[in-house]
Amino acid sequence: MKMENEYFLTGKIHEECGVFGVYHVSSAASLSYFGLHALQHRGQEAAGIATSDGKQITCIKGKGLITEVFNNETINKMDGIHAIGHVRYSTDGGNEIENVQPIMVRAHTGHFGAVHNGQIVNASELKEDLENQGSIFQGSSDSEIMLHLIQREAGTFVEKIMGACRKMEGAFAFIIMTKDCMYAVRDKNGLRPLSLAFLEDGYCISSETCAFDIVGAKFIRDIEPGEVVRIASDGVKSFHYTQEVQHKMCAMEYIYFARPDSSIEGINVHTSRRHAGMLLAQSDDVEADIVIGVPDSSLSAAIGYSEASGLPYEIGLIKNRYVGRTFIQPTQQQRERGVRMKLSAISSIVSGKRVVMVDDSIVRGTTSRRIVQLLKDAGATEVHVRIASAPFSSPCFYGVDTSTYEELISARMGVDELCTYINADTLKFMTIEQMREAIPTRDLCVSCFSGQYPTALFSFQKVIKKK
Ligand SMILES: O=P(O)(O)OC[C@H]1O[C@H](OP(=O)(O)OP(=O)(O)O)[C@H](O)[C@@H]1O
Ligand SMILES: NC(=O)CC[C@H](N)C(=O)O
Ligand code: SF4
Ligand SMILES: [Mg+2]
Repeated sequence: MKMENEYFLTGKIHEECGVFGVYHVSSAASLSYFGLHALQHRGQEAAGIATSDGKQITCIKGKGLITEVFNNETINKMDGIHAIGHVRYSTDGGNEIENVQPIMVRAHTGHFGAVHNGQIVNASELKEDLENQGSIFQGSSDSEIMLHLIQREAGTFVEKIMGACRKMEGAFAFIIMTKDCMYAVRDKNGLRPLSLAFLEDGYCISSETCAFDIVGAKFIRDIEPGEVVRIASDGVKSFHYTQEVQHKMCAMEYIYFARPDSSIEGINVHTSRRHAGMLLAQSDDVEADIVIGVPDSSLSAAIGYSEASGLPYEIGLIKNRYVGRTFIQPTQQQRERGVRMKLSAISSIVSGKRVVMVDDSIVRGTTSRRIVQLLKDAGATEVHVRIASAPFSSPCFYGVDTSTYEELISARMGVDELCTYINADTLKFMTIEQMREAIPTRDLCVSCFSGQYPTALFSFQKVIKKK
C-alpha cells in the first residue's frame, strides 16, 4: 500500500476518489469532463473517462488533473451517449497507469468498465482467492477485484454485480458501464456517497451533488446502502443485494472532504460545518477579539463560530490558490515551508488581537502548528485554536489514507500536550456527540474519532492489534 509513504511525504490526509457517470445524454465525454472538474478536490493523481456509443466503449485515462489528461481534441474524439469517469487519489495500489480508472475489461459477454471510490477491506483475501482460481490482475488496486468477481458470478449482469457485492466488505461506491447499461452501487454500510439525477433525457450519477449543478442535472435521490441501481433503455430499476444495511456515512465527508456546495444524504455540507462552528462556540467561554478560519475547508465553521459567539468574523489568513491540497514535500522542513507558501497571515487584521482560529481537523498537526506561529509572527497576542471535529485518533480503512496510529498526532498526544506542541494559548475540540448534532443524518461513521469500526477489518485488524 502506498498510503503510509504518501502521507509522510505530504503530511496531509487526502481526499478520496470522485466517480461520475452520464447515461443517454448528448455529449457524454464533455459533460463528464465538467462533472469530474467539479469533483477534482477528491483526487488529483489521475483521471479518466470511458464513453459508449451503445456499441463500443472508448477509454482515455492518464496521470494528473482532469485538465492535464484531457483537452478539446481528446474530448471530441470520444463519441458516445453514455460515460463514466474518475478522479483518483490512490489508497490501494500505486499510481501506475494500470490502476488509473476507469478500469476496463473485455469479457466474452462484452466489454465493461468500472470506477470506484472507497476501500475494500477484504481485498487481500479476495485477491488471493481469485489468483488461486486463475485470475490475472492487470494492476494492483483493490478496485479491480470487483470486475473479476462480476465475471465469475452467474446470472444476468445485475445478478453478477449483486453476487460480487456480497463478497466485498468495506467502503465502495461503484459506477459500472457496459456498452448499453449503467449501474450505480453503494456498499451496505453506506460509507461513501453516491447520488442520482436527471440530465437531459437521461441520467447522471455522482459522488457529490456539486457536480450535478455544474452540468445542469436535477437531483433525484441518493443511492441507498446495499442498493444497485440499473439504468437502461427501459428506465431505472432498483435492486438490493442485502437487507443487512447500516447508514454509516463518513463523517469526514461533511467535516473536510466534500465541497461546501454539495449535499450528502439531504444535508448541505456548508450548513453542517457552520452548525459545527456554532456548537463549538456555544460550549466555549474564551475571551477574544476576532474569529478567523483556515482556508478553505474551515471557513464555514468559522462563520458559525462567529455567529454564535458574537465575535467578529475576519479574514486573517489568505491562501495562495495555486498551491493545491496535495503538494508534495519530502522533508518536514519543506512541508512546513509548504504551509507557509500556502497560507499567509494578514498582519493589519490580527496584530494586537486575541484570535480564535477555527480549523476543521488536526491530523498530523503540521498546519495548526505552522499557522499559530504565522499568526503570532503577524502580531496576534493570543491564539485560541478551536477544531470543528473530535480528535482524529484512529486510522481509517475505508478509502482515506491514514492507515497507522503513528501518523495521527491525536493518537500520540492528549489535548494539553497537543496545545503545547502547536504553541496555542488554548485548544479545544468538539465531542463526537456534538459532531452528530451538527450532522443530523441517520447515522455516521465516526471510527477515526472513536476507534469503533462498523465492519470487520480483515488484514487491517493487525494495525489495531499493533497499537
Ligand atoms: O494536521 P494536518 O496534518 O496539518 O492536517 C489538517 C489540515 O489539513 C486540511 O487542510 P488542507 O490544507 O489539506 O486543505 P484545505 O485547503 O481544503 O483546507 C485540514 O483542513 C486541516 O487544515
Ligand atoms: N480514494 C479512493 O476512493 C481510492 C479508490 C481505490 N481504492 C484506489 O486506490 O484506486
Ligand atoms: S473512519 Fe473516518 S474518514 Fe474513514 S470513513 Fe469513517 S469517518 Fe470517514
Ligand atoms: Mg484545511
